[in-house]
Amino acid sequence: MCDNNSCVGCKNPYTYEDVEKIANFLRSKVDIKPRIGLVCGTGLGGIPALMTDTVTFPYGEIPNFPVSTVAGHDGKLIIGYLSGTPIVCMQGRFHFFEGYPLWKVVLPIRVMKILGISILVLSNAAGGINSSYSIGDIMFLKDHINFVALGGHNPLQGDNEEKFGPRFVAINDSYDREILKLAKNTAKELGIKGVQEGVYCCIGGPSFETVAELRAMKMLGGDAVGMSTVHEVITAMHCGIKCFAFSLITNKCPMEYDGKNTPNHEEILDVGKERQDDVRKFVERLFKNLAQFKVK
Ligand SMILES: O=P(O)(O)O[C@@H]1C[C@H](O)[C@@H](CO)O1
Ligand code: HPA
Repeated sequence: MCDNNSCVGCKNPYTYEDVEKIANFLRSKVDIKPRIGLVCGTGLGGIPALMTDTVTFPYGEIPNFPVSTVAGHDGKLIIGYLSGTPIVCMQGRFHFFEGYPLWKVVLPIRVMKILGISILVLSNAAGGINSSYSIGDIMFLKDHINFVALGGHNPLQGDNEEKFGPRFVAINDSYDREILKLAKNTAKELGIKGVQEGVYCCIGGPSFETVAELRAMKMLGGDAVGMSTVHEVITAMHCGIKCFAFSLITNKCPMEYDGKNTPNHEEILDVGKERQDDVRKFVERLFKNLAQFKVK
């Protein structure tokens, strides 16, 4: 194993104090104290355009931060207001398939925790497994199946940092029921069509899935599949942040051996663009409604 702290097998070398230094760098440049964190998935990078009073940090300019390498992920941390609420937004995230160890994929969540967030909203692009889903649907996550963790890769592996949370953490209640209810009401208020509630399966990527794998996911209760989000949720749960996540269903997964529905990243980006107005409307109103939300 090399010692550059970037290999998949490398142990997390960042202490609480190391993460605090990153947060302090950001605090030295901006007075806003964010209450909510937002992670924008592929094709949903237009959401920060709704923010006001922003201060933008390209990832490359934040000391000891990773950089984004995926098309559709801009690679900026933006602090400002959304619907009057102070927030910190990741315009683009890090993925396991980029070659980052999971502790690095989730580093920004710990930075956000130290900045003061108590709620995390995450979005992603995902393939629809559930046959009743259509392209363009928005699926609220009620749970997940994490094939990456089941296969032995978890962002909390390595020495535990007690200042963030305990060694062993329960994640059976990862998607906060109260925020989920609020999100459903928000979508209803706006008359947004194609809203689903389902189970997100996480694979490592970057290859998509075989038909047999997709059929297995369906049998296990999966409704959609993607390559992100759950690592960030585990890390947020570990340090006591409430989570809400949604997937934009960008393609129908190939459940049959007939060569139809072959997924590709360009189509995924296109669907993100096509649905961006509804997604923006939803996120804007959700944050307005979350302004009154009391974290228990
Ligand atoms: O960050 P997300 O999950 O939106 O990234 C997308 C969806 C898949 O994970 C990957 C392939 O399109 O990019
Ligand atoms: O079909 C998919 N599989 C995995 N990840 C994805 N992200 C968008 N669509 C997909």
